[in-house]
Amino acid sequence: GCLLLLRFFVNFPSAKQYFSQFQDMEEPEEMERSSQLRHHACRVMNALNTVVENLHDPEKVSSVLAVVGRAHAVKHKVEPMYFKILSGVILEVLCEDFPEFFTADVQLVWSKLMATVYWHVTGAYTDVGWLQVSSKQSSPVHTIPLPGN
Ligand code: HEM
Repeated sequence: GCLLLLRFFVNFPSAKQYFSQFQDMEEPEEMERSSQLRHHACRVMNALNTVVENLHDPEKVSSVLAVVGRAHAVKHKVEPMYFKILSGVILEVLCEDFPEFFTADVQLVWSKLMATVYWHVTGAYTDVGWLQVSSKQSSPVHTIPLPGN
């Protein structure tokens, strides 16, 4: 979790603006020591773990992610595009760190998983009036183009 978030904040420094403790930090080593970063890493991984463990239960998946989306929209006021960016970073790091496990099929299902996360999270943003409702957003995006497609 920490490695994912470190990559995210190093490559997309504007995402640090939401975190009072390390928004002005530049050095990854310093950021890594931030309890706020480590805490958020645990929260992200726990939420993803709950989603994976409940893939058989769509209502649970949607309620967990609705809570996440609502908190980020209303409480933390995070621009929703950062969820898409973080999804890309998660896929990138998992592919790099587990090359033997992350075959093309596994990459595809993880892309679908992260697209589902994004769809539910942005659905919550729409519900609280942040995003415009668009007919193109009426169903989950089931595939994210892989490099080369
Ligand atoms: C899959 C993606 C993510 C998950 C599962 C996730 C999960 C969580 C959870 C469970 C919390 C605690 C909720 C609460 O305060 O009620 C939280 C807090 C927070 N999240 Fe996220 N998050 C994600 C992505 C992001 C992104 C992309 C940003 C901003 C760039 C962000 C910024 C924050 C901030 C600022 C807090 C409050 C931190 C604090 O109070 O110390 N999150 N996140």
